[in-house]
Amino acid sequence: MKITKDLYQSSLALLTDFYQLTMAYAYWKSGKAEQEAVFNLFFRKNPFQGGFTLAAGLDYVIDFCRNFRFDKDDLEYLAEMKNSDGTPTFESAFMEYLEHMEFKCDLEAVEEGTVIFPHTPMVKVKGPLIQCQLLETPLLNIMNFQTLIATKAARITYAAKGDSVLEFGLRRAQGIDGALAASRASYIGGCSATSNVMAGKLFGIPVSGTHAHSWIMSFDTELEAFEAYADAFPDKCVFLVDTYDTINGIKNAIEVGKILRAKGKEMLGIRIDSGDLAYYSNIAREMLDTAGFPNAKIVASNDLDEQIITSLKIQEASIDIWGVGTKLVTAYDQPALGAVYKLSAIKNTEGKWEPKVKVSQQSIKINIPGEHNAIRFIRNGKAVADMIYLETEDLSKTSFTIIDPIDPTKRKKIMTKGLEQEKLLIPIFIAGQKVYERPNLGQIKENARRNLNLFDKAHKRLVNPHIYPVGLEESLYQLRTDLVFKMKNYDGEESNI
Ligand SMILES: Nc1ncnc2c1ncn2[C@@H]1O[C@H](COP(=O)(O)OP(=O)(O)OP(=O)(O)O)[C@@H](O)[C@H]1O
Ligand SMILES: O=P(O)(O)OC[C@H]1O[C@H](OP(=O)(O)OP(=O)(O)O)[C@H](O)[C@@H]1O
Ligand SMILES: O=C(O)c1cccnc1
Repeated sequence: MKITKDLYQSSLALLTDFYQLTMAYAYWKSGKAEQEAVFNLFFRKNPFQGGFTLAAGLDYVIDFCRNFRFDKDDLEYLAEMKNSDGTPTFESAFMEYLEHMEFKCDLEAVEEGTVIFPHTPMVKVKGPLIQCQLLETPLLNIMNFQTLIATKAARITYAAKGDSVLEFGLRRAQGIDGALAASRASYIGGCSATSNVMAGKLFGIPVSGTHAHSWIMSFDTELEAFEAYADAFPDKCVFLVDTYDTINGIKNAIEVGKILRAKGKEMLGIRIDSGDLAYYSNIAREMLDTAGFPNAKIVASNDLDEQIITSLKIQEASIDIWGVGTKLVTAYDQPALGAVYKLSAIKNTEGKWEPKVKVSQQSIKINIPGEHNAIRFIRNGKAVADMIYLETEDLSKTSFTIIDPIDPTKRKKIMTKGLEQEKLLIPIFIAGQKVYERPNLGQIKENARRNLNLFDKAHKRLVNPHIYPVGLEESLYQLRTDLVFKMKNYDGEESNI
């Protein structure tokens, strides 16, 4: 993909938090750099108080990993760093180590467009500790943002109930890279086009749009402006009708629509960008129908989001196409996803894997130890539960018990007979070599559509969704519990009270 190619062609290894580099140095200094480890990237809560999350960003992750290296100028910059006593922060032998470092991790991930839930890894990295560590910040940066926006787009398009949603966010997005990534993720999540021309060029997203109030204001009258636009784009006329007086604007649009029709052309529709969108769209529909334009579409815009679209649907507004910008590309009501990246296993000096857990007062923050994967059980085309399990687990068993990672009283028994199984994490890199064939953006969008269709409406509703069951397979649950007790030195007796 071109943008990521251009952006990632030069190494982005310094696009990280400084502490990753100081840890990398200390791993190297203490002889741990090449020790094998497993890290998992996951989030703890669905965004927007919703019931699901839509994964996006893997394509950027792939480019990042393929170009993961320290270039000469990166190393020169690091070599200049000094401790407070004037000595170099990183010794030159470490610089040489970084210079020759090649990405050699195994990386598994859920495909873009996969519906995913809290606690399930979206990306798993296995390889030299130093490399796994250095990937933390950039992987989180990429996955957190694109997953958030793809999820927002899925919610907005869900509210639009099959109507087209156009992404209009470029002018309000978080910078240039944020805008491009947001256009890409919005398309994956269900938008049908973007106003962002560069996103169209770089990613192949359909580009579309109408015109602004400035076009109307640059003429003496609105009618003149519509006529001139119709001259320039006889096949693409969507007239913005609310610059001065919306009802009069609709009348002018109809008048120019008739002129176009006399020339054998059809106006596509009108756009309303202010006022009561239910009231004006219904009046517009009636006026257009009465004037003989039943096929003219009504586009609405103005600070829309999934809640306002839902409300306008309930009000039976006559809106066919929704233009959504600011609230989509900035994920206005929840501007970060909050995925984390945690060490879950490390190979000790005897070559034995040791599961690792971070103990927390809040049980939601206790990570899942060991090398694990997740599987989705599907019955008659509907997903019924996801199970997170240890890689050593025998998946041919006929029944499993899954236990809620936060509340162990919530358990479900899964009888596998007649259920389809979909493995969620699939190999992307093996020993640094890419083994995954990247789908194109259209295929990713289709994967998102198929994935969203796997889930019952109850999990997709925007408010108070029904919680989809995701659980730890029993032996993984037991491993986690034992490890937490071990790390807390808990021997079954209450003490220290
Ligand atoms: N019928 C409706 N039901 C619910 N929300 C609506 C309805 N009509 C418009 N809205 C929303 O209400 C908000 C109106 O905001 P605001 O008052 O700033 O706009 P406006 O004054 O109509 O237009 P502008 O300030 O852009 O000229 C927007 O978010 C819009 O999408
Ligand atoms: O509202 P959004 O979802 O971000 O959609 C994009 C907005 O951008 C344009 O106007 P702009 O905001 O530039 O000016 P306006 O607010 O004065 O209409 C357009 O007319 C939409 O209102
Ligand atoms: O094409 C449009 O109508 C458009 C594009 C960007 C922002 N607002 C509207």
